[in-house]
This record gives sequence, C-alpha cells and structure tokens, in this order.
Amino acid sequence: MPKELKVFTRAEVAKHTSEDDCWIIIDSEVYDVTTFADMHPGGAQLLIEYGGKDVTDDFYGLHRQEVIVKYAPRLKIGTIENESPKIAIPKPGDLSKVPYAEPSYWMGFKSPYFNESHTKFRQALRELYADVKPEALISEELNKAPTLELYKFLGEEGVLASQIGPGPWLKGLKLPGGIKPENFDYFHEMIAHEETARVGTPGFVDGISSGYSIGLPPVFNFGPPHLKERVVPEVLLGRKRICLAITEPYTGSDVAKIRTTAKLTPDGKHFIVNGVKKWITNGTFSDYFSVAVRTEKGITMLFIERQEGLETKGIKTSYSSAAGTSYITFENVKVPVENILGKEGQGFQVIMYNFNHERWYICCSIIASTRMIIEECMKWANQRKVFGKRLIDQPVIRAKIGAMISSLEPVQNWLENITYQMCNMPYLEQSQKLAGPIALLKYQATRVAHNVSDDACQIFGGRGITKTGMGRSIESFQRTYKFAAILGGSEEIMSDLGVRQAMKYFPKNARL
Ligand code: HEM
Repeated sequence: MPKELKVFTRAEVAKHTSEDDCWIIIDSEVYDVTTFADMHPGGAQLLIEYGGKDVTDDFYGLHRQEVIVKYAPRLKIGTIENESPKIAIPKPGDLSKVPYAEPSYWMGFKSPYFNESHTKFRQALRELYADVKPEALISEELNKAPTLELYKFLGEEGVLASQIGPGPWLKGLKLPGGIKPENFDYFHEMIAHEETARVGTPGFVDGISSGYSIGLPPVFNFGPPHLKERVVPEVLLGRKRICLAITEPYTGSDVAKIRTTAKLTPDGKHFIVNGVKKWITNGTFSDYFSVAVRTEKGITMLFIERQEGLETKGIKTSYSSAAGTSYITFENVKVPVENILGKEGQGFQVIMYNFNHERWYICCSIIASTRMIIEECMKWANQRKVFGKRLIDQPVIRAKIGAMISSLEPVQNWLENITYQMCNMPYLEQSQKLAGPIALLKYQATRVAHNVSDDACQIFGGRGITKTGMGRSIESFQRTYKFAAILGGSEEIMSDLGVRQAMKYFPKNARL
C-alpha cells in the first residue's frame, strides 16, 4: 500500500533536526531520513547537520536524480504547503528538453528526412529501453552477458530486426511502434542504433546488438537457402545468437593475413577448421559463428555452429564482459561444405559487402553516445555550484561546452545526409559513392567523441574518473569510446580510405 503523504509548513520541518528525528526538504518535498542516516553512503553526520533544512541545491550538487527517484518511495513523508516541485523528473521514455540533448528534429526543428513514423518508432524504442535499463545496469556492473530471455524479448518486439537494415528478412516481423516492414527505412535503423546506444551501458549494449548485426548479414546476403531459411528467423527472434569472427591475434584490420585454415576432407564433404580468433564480440555466448578462414582457394567465409573443438573464452577489455568479447579456438572443427557463405575463395567480397553498413552503424551509435555526454555536461554545469556560482557561469566551461556542441552537430548532419543517400541509392551505387564519406564520417565522429570525452572529464573533475555517482557516464565513456575508434576499421584506416576513394574519382584533367 502506498504511504499516505501529509502537508507540512517549512516551520514544522525545521523542528526535526536531531539524530532521532531528522527531516529534510528536497524540491518542496519532505523526507524523513532518521533511520536512513546510518546507511547513507555520504555519512550519517552530514545528513543530520542538514536536518530541518531545504537541501535541494546541495542534494543536486552531490547526487544524480535517480537517487531521489529510487529512495522517495521509502523516505518521502509529505510536501510543503502551497508549494509544488520545480525540478522535472522525466517519466521513463520521455525525450529530453535539454538543448542539443536530442537530434534537432526531436527538439522541434524542421527536417526533410523524418516523418511521423520515425517519431513513433523512436518513442516506442525509448519506452521499451526504459524497461530494459535496470537489467542493463546490473549486467554491465556484474559483467554478465544478456540473458537468452532478454534476447527473445527483444526479438519478439522487433528490436533485433530493426538493427540490421531494411530488406526481405523483415517480412512478417513485428517492428517497434507498429512500423510496417515495407515502410522501414535506414532512418528507422539509424534511430534504432541511437536509442540502443542511449541505454548508456556500452558493454551490455554491444552484448545485445553487435554480434548479430554484423554476424547475420553474411548469412542473409550470401548463405545457401537451407541456412537462410533456418538461421535468419532464429536469430532475428532472439532464439539463437550469432557473431562475426574475422580478426586474429596476428592480424586486426589486415584481413588478407588471416591464418585460420579450412582443409577439405578427402571425400570433399567437409572442411576441417583449425586456428584462433580474437576480439570477437558476443562470441562467449553465441551459438553460430560467421568465420573467415583460408582454404586452398583463398579467404572463404564459413557458417560454423558451436560444437566440440570450438572453444570460446572471455577477454577482459576496457568495457564490461556483458559484450561477450572472446578468444576463440578451433581445433579440428568439422564443417559441411554446404556452409560456405558466398563462394570459396571469395570471402573478401563477403566481408567487404557489409563494411559500409557496419561503419555507418558505428557512427549512429557513437554520435548518440557523445550527445548523451554533452547532455550530462550541460546538466552538471547548470546544477554544480563552485566559488559561489554555477559552473556554467564560468566562461571557460561555456567555451568547452560550445566546442562540444559545435563539433557534434556537423557529424549528426553528415550522418543524416549519408543516411538519406542510403535510402535512395541501390547497393552498387552506395558502394561506389559512400565508402569514402562513411569512412571519413566515422573518423570524424570518433575524433569528436575523443575531444568531448576529454573536455567532459575536465568539467566533471574527480567525478569524471569515478565509476559511481554524478560522473559515472563520463568515466564509462572515457573508458569505452575507443571501441568505436578501432572496431570496423581504425581511425587511421578510415581517413586513409576516405582520401584514397576520393582520389579514385579525382578528374585527370584537374589542375591548380
Ligand atoms: C533523501 C536524501 C538522501 C539520499 C537518499 C541520499 C543518498 C545517497 C546515495 C545513494 C549516495 C551514493 C551516491 C553514489 O555514489 O552514486 C549518496 C552520497 C552522498 N551524499 Fe547523500 N543522500 C541524501 C541526502 C544527502 C544530503 C542532504 C547530503 C548533504 C548535503 C548528502 C551528502 C552526500 C555526500 C557528500 C555523498 C558522497 C558523494 C560523493 O561520493 O561524491 N546526501 N547519498
């Protein structure tokens, strides 16, 4: 039964100042902290010193809003007469009203790209993820992989399907916001990646999105019919998990150097696979693996099921093991020749086919994460008081936040422009025209993330390097934004590729 709340005057609250009877006011609501004081992580004495007072500003200078949301049901005893709260507590699923906290269309600006269906889609995902977030925070903290139950839930709600792009594989599936598969476009997918990133738990987020969004495309684009029919629905409905296994300890971005071998058996019916793979996201809990191997005819992609001889073990990285980042060993693993994805010796084309999409998806995600960090900085700078004024009243802080916003908005706008091209170009034209811009966008998006992370840490000070409390998102971002700068092609390779692509189309007759 909910507690009955009473109405008090400020004078009444002011009488409750002792160890045995201690009340405080936060935003015109009254809290009895007498029994809580001994459990208060900030210390009992502090709370008692503040007994009887309005502690709103001090409270918000030291605690995230989620603290009061969590403790209010236990500690709130009433409200102050003729007053109402001035601080908004967003409902789960609300869009933020903090300037620049959402892409401009969702802050009331006009856009040629979005319509009502994109708004419905974003809203549905934001609400759905608000329910998932508590589990995400626990998994992230405890290094626990997302459960199969959660995968099934995300699969049935169409969340998994909405992260691999428009295509025939969506047919018959339910999508968030009731969007019909035939109306689903790359802007919906962009929103899906943004909303997933907004959960704010990078390891867990990769745990529920990274493996299949790059592991499944080789199957639905190049798999033989018997695999497509079975595996694609299993994965999209969250019943089985798949990952992409390309990189090895000896070779990262240089795919041509992979050493995992697949030798044909004398009867020509199977390959025997031997070798190792490293940094394979979702590998620890995947059932299926899309694997790059070397056969007699060259680099080949194989679909391999978990079986004897295939072992996965977790690798500890700078984010949570909820991502399932793994080291995989293949010892005499037997794979039917029918499991070749594409053609033998043409694995490179299979790998390249989805590269642009993968890089674009990383852009969607890192740009959304960076935006959240800017929102955290703006909120903090507004509520944190030092030397008698808010942080935001210091020109040096405004200069940092100005630099953050003005570096983020151009990459968001470039992302939307590229997404528009993806919606309107056939695959071949996309490959010719977008490989360079996507590579350069990825380079710039992760450079922006780097600078924002650095400035955010300076703004938060000690809290920006502390895993709990006010700066926890800043600390986590600092530890993890580099994943986006390395995976799917490092910054160095991205800028080089962008320029090489541009030079391919450089007119032979152009002169200075
Ligand atoms: C309803 C009232 C309050 C509740 C439920 C509460 C709860 C908490 C919690 C959960 C933490 C740990 C935060 C974290 O690490 O994320 C904390 C820390 C702290 N609290 Fe409170 N608190 C309350 C009121 C106050 C008041 C009135 C003060 C004094 C102004 C205060 C001072 C502190 C301090 C100094 C810390 C340590 C902050 C840090 O490590 O940076 N708290 N409190």
